[in-house]
Amino acid sequence: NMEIIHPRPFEVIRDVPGLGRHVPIVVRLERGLSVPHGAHLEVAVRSGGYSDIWLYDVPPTPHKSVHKHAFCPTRSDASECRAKAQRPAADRHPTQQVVIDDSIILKQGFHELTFRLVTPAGVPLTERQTHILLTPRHTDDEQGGSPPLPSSHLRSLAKHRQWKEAHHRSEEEAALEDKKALIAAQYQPLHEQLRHFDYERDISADLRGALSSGSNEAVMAALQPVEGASDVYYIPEVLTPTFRRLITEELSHAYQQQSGQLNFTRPNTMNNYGFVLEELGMREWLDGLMTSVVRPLASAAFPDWGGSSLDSHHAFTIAYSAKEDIHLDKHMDLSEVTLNICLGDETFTGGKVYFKGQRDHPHEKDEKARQPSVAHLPGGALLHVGQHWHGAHPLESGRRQNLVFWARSSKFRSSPAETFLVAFRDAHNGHSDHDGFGALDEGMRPGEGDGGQKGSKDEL
Ligand SMILES: O=C(O)CCC(=O)C(=O)O
Ligand SMILES: [Fe+2]
Repeated sequence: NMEIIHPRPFEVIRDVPGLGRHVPIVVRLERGLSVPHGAHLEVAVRSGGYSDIWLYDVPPTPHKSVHKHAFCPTRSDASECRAKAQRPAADRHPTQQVVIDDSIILKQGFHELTFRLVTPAGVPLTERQTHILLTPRHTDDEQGGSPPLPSSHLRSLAKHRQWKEAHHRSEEEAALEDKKALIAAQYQPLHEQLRHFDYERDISADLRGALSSGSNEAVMAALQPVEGASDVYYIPEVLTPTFRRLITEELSHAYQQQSGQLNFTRPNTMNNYGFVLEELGMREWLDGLMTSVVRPLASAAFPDWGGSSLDSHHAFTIAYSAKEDIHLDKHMDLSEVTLNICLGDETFTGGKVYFKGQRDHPHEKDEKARQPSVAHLPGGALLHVGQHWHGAHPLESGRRQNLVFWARSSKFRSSPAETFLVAFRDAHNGHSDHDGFGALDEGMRPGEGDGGQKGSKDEL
């Protein structure tokens, strides 16, 4: 009962400098659909990490007068909108076709659009979903570098990718799960009680207080925005001193076992020192941290990055010292949201965490952008989007140990926009079998950059 037509499918109609692309979209309502007075059309656009909703007033007599009639964006200038609505009677035609052409501004890329016709009382009458891919029309001589892939190619890549995810990923994950379980079964912990998450023992009273209210405002009040770094928060204390003492003792114990026959997995592809916490028997503890702390924080701070649907994790410790890793190169995490907690069993200097641009960020997505570095104090934590370029400056003295929690959302990952972006990146990199989650900026090509190692961490 609602049909969505792209007048010139998959093509950029008009560029709005600095903002993105301006695309007319035609919506045709089925004949006989009875639209109550005061109904409105809701258009939700989802793309990568961002989403937006536009509301359009539906004209009072949609059955008679909506041929090429611009729906009025409720946010825009009403007089201009009314002027558009006044069409001579001769021009009216009962096709119920609506052109939305004046406020949907889309970025280049893959978008999911949901159209809902809603009654004045908020009851949805009908709903349709569609996908739109915007590719630039210009070719390499205008932009430099390789020309964009044809959209048909990209769409089939995205489909292929979706299929592959469904059939392949689960096997890899199962193998990884098996290995973690095998090592966990052999590992003899020092502190048995660390297997179980104990909210009072492990989480600082201040943070528990903020979380217990259940309101987003109270949760956000516990997060200190890092000035100058978009979407990065510092939390002065997440883990209690008691828990930090227990875990650092456990980690020393695990290091002793490492020289023995236990073949621990390294924390990720970039850090060489530390442990995958599930291998130390802490699966249940990690699930507790996810449910009670990470998901509530992320749903308040990063709803656009799947914060409220986080459903799996990869959690590990890392260690920096003269004998271990010294610094960490610029990277993005294999996560939607990362909570990085400093354990700090020894004093240290140096080793600040720095940030650069964030994928899809409207203002600051440049991977070379300079954002402030953060001195991570023992007990303190950084909460950030996984797809935000970051790294750690060299440690100058002492030893620094952190507990890093990469939280993922399968819902977010399997969304059309994400699936497309991964396929797009693979296509540009000339391979398709890497499951990492690198930068997907249109300007990024392999070999570019500031000389530092770049890429994505990938524990597989
Ligand atoms: O050294 C740090 O605190 C950064 C760690 C990090 O970015 C990671 O492990 O993903
Ligand atoms: Fe990281």
